Amino acid sequence: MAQILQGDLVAREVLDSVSQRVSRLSDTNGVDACLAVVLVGHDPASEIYVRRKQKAARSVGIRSLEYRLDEETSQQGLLDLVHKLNADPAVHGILVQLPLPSHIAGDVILGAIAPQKDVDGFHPVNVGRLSTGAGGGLVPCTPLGCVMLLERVIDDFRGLKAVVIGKSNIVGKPAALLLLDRECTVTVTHIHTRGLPDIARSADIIIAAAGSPRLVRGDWVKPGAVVIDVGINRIALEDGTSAIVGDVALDECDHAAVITPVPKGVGPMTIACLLKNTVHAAEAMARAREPAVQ
Ligand SMILES: Nc1nc(=O)c2c([nH]1)NC[C@@H]1CN(c3ccc(C(=O)N[C@@H](CCC(=O)O)C(=O)O)cc3)C=[N+]21
Repeated sequence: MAQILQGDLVAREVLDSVSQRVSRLSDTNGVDACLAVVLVGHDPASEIYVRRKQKAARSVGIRSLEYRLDEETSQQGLLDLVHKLNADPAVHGILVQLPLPSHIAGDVILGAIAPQKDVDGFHPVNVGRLSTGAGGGLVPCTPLGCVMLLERVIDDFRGLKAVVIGKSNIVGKPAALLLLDRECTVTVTHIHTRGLPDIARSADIIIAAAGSPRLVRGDWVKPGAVVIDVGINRIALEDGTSAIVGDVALDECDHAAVITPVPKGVGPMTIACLLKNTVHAAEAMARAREPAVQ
């Protein structure tokens, strides 16, 4: 039987450590870590995620501000809010929930967020730091969560073959960079990749982030591989209800060494890493303000 790696349990540990850092920052520097979450429109999935983020923020003592703008908000209106949050010294992290309505250019908005407050790690400066290995940047939450899960079960990444399925800026690309940084041999693939099952079968590590329900079948997985399932797909069932399934057919993967479930896998780690990034940003800002205080 494959070990089921419960992301929700690991996330709890990450949150405990975040909580301690939040308290320390408050006690020693008088700084209350604060995350601003911006939601444009009323996408039901986004509403659920934003609520989860805020609940988790509260649970670790991070103040969370919510800004809801209606669907028709102009790009300039959203930019004005981002600029206001950039300038507010009480705000340490800014998250603009994606996807944005089609009349707003996401790259313009993400590029307007102050890099030191960019807790999603999507600003070009943070993307650049990750890709050059410069360090010191904020790292996107989902790939960071994936690697933290991998680190629970893999001691030495050097030379391992990692296959990333999915090439998004949010997951696939940064996940590939993080694994490359750990000296894995990384293959980035996507739904148009030819011979994908064979490529997947060669992997010691699979990161499935294609957004395609049960894309990765049991015979794509090498015995003893470690499989991280990033997919969250809502599918309709025959009885008229719906269910959440991942990008991996978990029930076919008994021969894997380790596999993450959906739900309670990568999702909770994403939120934990968002709050970890927020306290990190708050600590860095406190240090910059009071260089003598550690
Ligand atoms: N700027 C921005 N940053 C994001 O990080 C971001 C975003 N936009 N837009 C949407 C995606 C999606 N995302 C998730 C976060 C938590 C769960 C999560 O906690 N999922 C639970 C519940 C799943 C369920 O039941 O729906 C689980 O997997 O156990 C899932 C998905 C963050 N995203």
